Amino acid sequence: MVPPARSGLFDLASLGWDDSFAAALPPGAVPGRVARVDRGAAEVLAADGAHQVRYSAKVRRLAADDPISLPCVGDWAAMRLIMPERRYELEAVLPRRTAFVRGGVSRDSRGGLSGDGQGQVLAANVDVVFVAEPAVHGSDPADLGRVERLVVLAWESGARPVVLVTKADLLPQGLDDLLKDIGGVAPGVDVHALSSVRGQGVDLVRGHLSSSGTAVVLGTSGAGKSTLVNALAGARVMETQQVRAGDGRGRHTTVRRELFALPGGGLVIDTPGIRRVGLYDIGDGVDRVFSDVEDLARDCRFADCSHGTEPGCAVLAALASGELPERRFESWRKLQREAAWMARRTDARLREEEQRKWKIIHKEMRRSGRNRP
Ligand SMILES: Nc1nc2c(ncn2[C@@H]2O[C@H](COP(=O)(O)OP(=O)(O)OP(=O)(O)O)[C@@H](O)[C@H]2O)c(=O)[nH]1
Ligand SMILES: [Zn+2]
Repeated sequence: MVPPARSGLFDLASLGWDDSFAAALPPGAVPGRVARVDRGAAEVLAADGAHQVRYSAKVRRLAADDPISLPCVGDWAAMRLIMPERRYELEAVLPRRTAFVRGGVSRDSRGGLSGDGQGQVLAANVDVVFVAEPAVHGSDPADLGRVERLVVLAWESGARPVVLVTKADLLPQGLDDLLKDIGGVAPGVDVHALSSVRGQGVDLVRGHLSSSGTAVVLGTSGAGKSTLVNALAGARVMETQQVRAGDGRGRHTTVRRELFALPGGGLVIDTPGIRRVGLYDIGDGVDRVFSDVEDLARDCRFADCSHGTEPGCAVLAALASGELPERRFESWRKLQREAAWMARRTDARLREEEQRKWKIIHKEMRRSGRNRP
């Protein structure tokens, strides 16, 4: 009765399925995890194999109003068998536990995600975010601002960040200081040194990923993300830069799953979108990453202190005493400005959307008024 599977069977639990997802499954529906999406269809891994499934009319209708409702990699999908074709259709996306969202989206009062018609979900139900920052990047040192930024994004997705200082073998001296500095810019976050080429730290990384947990690796190009994933997988599941440079072909010429299981347990999501994530969608995660600066700011004499020239400014005092590094102060200001800009942009879009709705309603009212006998 079931459609032919394109590959072997899948154990739902090791794909991350659990009781709370099960409780959200509509009666009679078949669960599966989205491993890749392509315009209007998804590859879904289910107990009876991998299936290429199209979206139901309802899913498409919802998405027209709100793109963030569209299925994305990592989603748990409810599928229904369509007769007589005997193929599955994707009928609903189960509520997401965490989500990486690009573009003007905020959490609503119920803690859910609400879009403003422009958002796009890059990955869903991610448990752990590995922030990869190279100890040495070409001729540049590690970039603390970049770490801050990616940790903010990780917190905002709802997942737990872990910072990995990659290519630790390239920095024989000063590694401990770097780890300390990074600990300072990411309070409450585990920081580990890693050398994928030497196989150092890889087990620690594995330890952060439970047997059914889902991870993404964020980091600048060349940070060693693919090398890490290959080390975790114990096989070349991702092309590293050298391989790409060697064959001279484009990066994403082959169609491949964007969610895959590691042999030792756990899953990794890797998509072009997730690889590019970084410079937008900064919001309340800023407070968490800069909790030390926020604490200082609470001690300013004026509640609305701009930390510019005001008397009794605790932030300026900490800067002067060296307690607060200049660099950290600057990146706090920068990310705050961005968060404020994002908020304004979202507000403007919501206002526009509201106006558009009312225009339609008024037009409807006028029309029905005219048509009344
Ligand atoms: N010395 C050293 N080199 C490493 C390590 N990990 C990765 N590299 C090298 O760094 C280069 C980039 O590694 P990738 O894994 O392709 O980096 P990436 O983050 O996936 O890069 P993009 O695909 O561009 O995002 C490759 O030449 C790797 O061999 C490490 O632990 N130590
Ligand atoms: Zn102040």
